Amino acid sequence: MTADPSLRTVLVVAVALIDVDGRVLIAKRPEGKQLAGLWEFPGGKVEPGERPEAALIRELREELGIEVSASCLSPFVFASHAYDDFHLLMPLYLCRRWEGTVVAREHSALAWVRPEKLADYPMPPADDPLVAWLRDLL
Ligand SMILES: Nc1nc2c([nH]c(=O)n2[C@@H]2O[C@H](COP(=O)(O)OP(=O)(O)OP(=O)(O)O)[C@@H](O)[C@H]2O)c(=O)[nH]1
Ligand SMILES: [Mg+2]
Repeated sequence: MTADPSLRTVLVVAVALIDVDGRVLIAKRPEGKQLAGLWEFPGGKVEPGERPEAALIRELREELGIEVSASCLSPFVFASHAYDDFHLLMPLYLCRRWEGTVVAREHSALAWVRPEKLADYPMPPADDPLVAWLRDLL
């Protein structure tokens, strides 16, 4: 029996960084990438053999230039979403402490947004339930 490659599950870790005013950081995906122009939570794919928290710490360094420690990452909710070509499994962590100032190293823009305003920003379909949880629980 051969597995259907379209059913592959991709593990992506993402974070809602929350500032002292309770706003959440979202980042705009650059042109040339899948889902370009949509806003997303910073993060990325977990590499083979990599721990999820280590992957997120690496992605935050690469994408935003900040340092986060694993103890500051709180598991929150996750997305499980069927895209046409893969299944996305994406835990979303909360983080209120980091070192450094965020800079858009790989995104075209950054925005600090109140949870109730997140719905005004176009995001990938997988993110809709996450936005609802942030709005209701933060
Ligand atoms: N980081 C992130 N990825 C998301 C979100 N929602 C969502 O559907 N995804 C999907 O998760 C997948 C992996 O995300 P990514 O493009 O950030 O991966 P990455 O940082 O490792 O980038 P790369 O593969 O170009 O090196 C993409 O297909 C992306 O569309 C989200 O809120 N944040
Ligand atoms: Mg990424």
